Amino acid sequence: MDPLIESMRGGLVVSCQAYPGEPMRDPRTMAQVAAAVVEGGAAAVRAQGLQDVREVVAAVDVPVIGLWKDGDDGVYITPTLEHALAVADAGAQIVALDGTRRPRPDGRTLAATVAELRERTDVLVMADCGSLEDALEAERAGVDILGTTLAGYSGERPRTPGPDYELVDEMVGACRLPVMVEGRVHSPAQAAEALARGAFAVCVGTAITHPTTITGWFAEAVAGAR
Ligand SMILES: CC(=O)N[C@H](C=O)[C@@H](O)[C@H](O)[C@H](O)COP(=O)(O)O
Repeated sequence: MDPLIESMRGGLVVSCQAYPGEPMRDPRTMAQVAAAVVEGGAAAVRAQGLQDVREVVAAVDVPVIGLWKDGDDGVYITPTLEHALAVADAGAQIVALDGTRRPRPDGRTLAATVAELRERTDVLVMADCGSLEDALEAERAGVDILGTTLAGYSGERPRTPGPDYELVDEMVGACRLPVMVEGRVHSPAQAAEALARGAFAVCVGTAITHPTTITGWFAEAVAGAR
């Protein structure tokens, strides 16, 4: 296993993303958030957008998983080879890309995308999967690490309120590559549970780095108690 992937074993990865139009949508802000989560113990960070990737890479000394979201429906996480090359060029050590079996906008298969990335860069590849079938196909395509990122978003799995533990169990049981649990991990107990189920690492976004959503959880509880 690549030493950079090995460095994330049993660790917490924190996704630092702000969405279009949001107050914190600023690469400098995300770089500061990334530095803050590293101080808290993050073993790696995930960053979205080329400028965010550049500034986060400069701000932290842990691996950066970069991605480029283009659109918000269908295949939108680093959807093409060109997007992936740009993320690698921005300095990410790992590029996360859509790891589903859906057709990609540039017509390349995941395997062809990975092969070309291997030829042209030394970036590592994380496949954001939405089902066990995706994960098995991504393994065949030659990626380095699998994520449950798209479980509940690609139409193959229900959107569970918390992490999709059923899929975690399936992937841990059937895949030989490391499995990163990502998506709707909302508490420290859920993060620990993901690892107890055999996940290689766990990635938390919203519950650590999205104050608007977290505030909404508290505001709702407070309103319910009135
Ligand atoms: C489905 C999709 O587009 N997921 C994105 C992938 O980068 C992000 O919007 C998520 O915040 C990230 O996966 C972490 O998940 P959560 O925020 O639930 O902890």
